[in-house]
Amino acid sequence: MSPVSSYRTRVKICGLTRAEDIDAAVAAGADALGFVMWPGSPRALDLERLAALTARVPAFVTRVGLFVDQSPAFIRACEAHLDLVQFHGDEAPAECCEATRPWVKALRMRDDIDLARAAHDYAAARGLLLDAYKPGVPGGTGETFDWGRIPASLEKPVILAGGLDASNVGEAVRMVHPYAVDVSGGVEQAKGIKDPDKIRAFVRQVFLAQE
Ligand SMILES: O=C(O)c1ccccc1N[C@@H]1O[C@H](COP(=O)(O)O)[C@@H](O)[C@H]1O
Repeated sequence: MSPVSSYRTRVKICGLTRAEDIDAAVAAGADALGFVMWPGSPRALDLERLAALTARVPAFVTRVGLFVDQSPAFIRACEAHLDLVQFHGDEAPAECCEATRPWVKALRMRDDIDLARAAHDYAAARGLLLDAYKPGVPGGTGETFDWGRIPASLEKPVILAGGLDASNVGEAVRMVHPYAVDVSGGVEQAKGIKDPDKIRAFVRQVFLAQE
């Protein structure tokens, strides 16, 4: 059973690259903002940009840094500007534990994944982020996966990701009742450029699904 038994589903908006998009996400009620630090992404930031953008984030909104199999030294440099680290590659539990911030582990939903085992292996994770599996792409695919594959009870808070948008997130929340939902492409007008109307619609659907 999830260690968190009764909660409001949180919202993370990921892949922010512009000040105005941060402001729009905060105004819409986002709980967490994601900053992609993996240079292979069209949404990638460098350290200087991370520092500038995260300085805008008000208190009580979580600043999340996304990494894909990157060096502990680089992650350490970024952590000064972050509240939480999101490991989105093939990082082993011991590598994740090198973080000096709380962290979550993204798991791509391959056919053979054993989520109970992963929850045990990543025991120090503050949550497991479940994302679609697409060979050769670590994330941000815009694709969904079969939510019925998520066990009703898992020893970690579930953060549901992958192809979410305002048209499907309500159904996802009602079906999975995840601890949080995470969206990137579904609230964009172009890669790395968010759409304030789509952000508002997304957050609204999450709230409506829980009334
Ligand atoms: O956003 C990216 O470019 C990205 C790159 C590498 C790994 C993960 C990435 N994004 C994360 O992927 C999921 C799903 O995104 P989407 O909503 O399907 O576009 C989400 O956790 C993003 O944070």
